[in-house]
Amino acid sequence: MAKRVEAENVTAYYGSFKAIENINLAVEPKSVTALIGPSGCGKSTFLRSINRMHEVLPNARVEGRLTIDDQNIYDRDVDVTAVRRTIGMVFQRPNPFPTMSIFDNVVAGLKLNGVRKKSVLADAAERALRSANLWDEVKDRLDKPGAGLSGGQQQRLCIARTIAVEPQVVLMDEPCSALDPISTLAIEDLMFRLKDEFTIIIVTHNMQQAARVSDRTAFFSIDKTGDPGRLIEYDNTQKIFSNPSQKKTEDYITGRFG
Ligand SMILES: Nc1ncnc2c1ncn2[C@@H]1O[C@H](COP(=O)(O)OP(=O)(O)OP(=O)(O)O)[C@@H](O)[C@H]1O
Repeated sequence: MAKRVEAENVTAYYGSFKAIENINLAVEPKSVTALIGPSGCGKSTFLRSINRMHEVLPNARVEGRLTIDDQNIYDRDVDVTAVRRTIGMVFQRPNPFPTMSIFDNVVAGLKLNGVRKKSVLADAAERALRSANLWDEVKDRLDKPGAGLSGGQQQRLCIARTIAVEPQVVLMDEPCSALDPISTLAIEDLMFRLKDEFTIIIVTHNMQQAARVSDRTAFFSIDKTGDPGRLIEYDNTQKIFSNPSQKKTEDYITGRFG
């Protein structure tokens, strides 16, 4: 079930370095939200704070509230593993488990969750691979290594693996940056279809991609090196790219800076 995500005054640190400051932003269920902005403005840091991955690094911490529907995932009694299970993440480089078959890659999360029954796993694998638009390409070689697929197929496999556990939110950190244009279009098409079921938040350097795939766009920026990243403007994608309210946003999207 897709969920609403709301950040309230989210600030994140690497040691004493404040990487993002007071981010406030609400993401509606069943939508695609793009995070854009110049290098180093904290897009990935913010993304990783949404599933408590940021704090995995030594001395990294997050302040503020981050709610998934009404649950603050930073509450003290929250089970961090459960948070990471319900908020899936797709990375820049496709990272299938190299020694596992295509099938085992897709069901890895389900097995970790204790699902053992073969028919349940088989149904879930087919559903996830169909949703990831990969089924027809792999249905006759499910027992072959995932690492044997093309880069674009591997990324769709990783998306299948992520959605197989039916996460409430899917985070994508530049999921197409290592892919060719055709594979990129396949993933973009997929995002468009996946938002029927999931809440999707994507970091992208590619503004055309943000404009093509997202309903809402958040523009982050930094004043100068060493300053924390801030959310400058957050609005409907069409508005951001046609008539932004902030001069900084306009300068960025028209290529005058960044
Ligand atoms: N592991 C880390 N340790 C220390 N500082 C980090 C670490 N990762 C990122 N930073 C710093 O935090 C700030 C935000 O980085 P982040 O990767 O979130 O930005 P970004 O907008 O995603 O950048 P890019 O578009 O280049 O990927 C930068 O100043 C970066 O150098």
